[in-house]
Amino acid sequence: MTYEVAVRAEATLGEGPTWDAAAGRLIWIDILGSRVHTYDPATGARTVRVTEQHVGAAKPRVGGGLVLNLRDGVGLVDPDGEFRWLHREPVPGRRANDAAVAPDGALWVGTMRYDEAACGGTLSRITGDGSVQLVLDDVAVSNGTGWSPDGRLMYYIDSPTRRIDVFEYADGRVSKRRRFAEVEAGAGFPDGLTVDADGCVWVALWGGSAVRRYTPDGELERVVSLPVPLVTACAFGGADLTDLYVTTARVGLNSPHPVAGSLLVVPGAGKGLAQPAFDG
Ligand SMILES: O=C1O[C@@H](CO)[C@H](O)[C@H]1O
Repeated sequence: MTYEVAVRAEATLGEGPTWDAAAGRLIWIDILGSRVHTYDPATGARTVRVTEQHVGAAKPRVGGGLVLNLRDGVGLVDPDGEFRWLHREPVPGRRANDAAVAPDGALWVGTMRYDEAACGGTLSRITGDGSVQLVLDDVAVSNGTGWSPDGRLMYYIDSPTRRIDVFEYADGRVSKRRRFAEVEAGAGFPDGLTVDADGCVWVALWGGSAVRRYTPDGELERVVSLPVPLVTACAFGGADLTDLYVTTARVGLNSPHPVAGSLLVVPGAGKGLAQPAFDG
């Protein structure tokens, strides 16, 4: 499988690709650059929004606009671009990281410490009325989160564990956490993830110059090698959800590869799942 450069950028910490089906565009972010990018593959049109704080994730909302997982909490951007906080919980030394919209339209938001200290991060569930449920409070780097096609399993990554874990999921609750797969030492750390229509789990490898595809049984089925070490997240996009978009980073690299920090795409990589928008 070969990659193409979808958007040549020099994102410090490119992350969070998400297909916004209603708008027909890909959303992606630069966490430490405090920017939300959009890209329309049909026209090449691009937009950039500077956010109020470091932004860990940006997802489409039902009815338009965005929900943002920001350093100090969760904010809403209306279709006309107006911002307001939904939930503010500033914690010194902690920032937002990856987030994902669950099948019921709730947003699962992760945090981490800037120093990536163990057990300094969290995973929480927030609904459109602003109610927040703390799910995990012993997280190091809360990262990829995704659901199986039938919505009964939730996959989750806390990067320093090197594991991809899986939970039973029902009605906004998780149980029976167990190991799904593990990234061996020297191959990088699991970062973002997405689940495809076959129930396979695609995992971006921070420091691993690749995206891996695991079968529903947790077996490594495919490796898509990429020319940059910091591969941060992946998501299917395009009108038929068959193109795999991959975000990359250049943070901390002395002489980064020319495409480090760009949005890459692997055309025809597979078939993704339609992602729900945040119901709030
Ligand atoms: O998603 C992320 O991965 C880490 C590195 O593990 C990065 O800083 C964070 O945003």
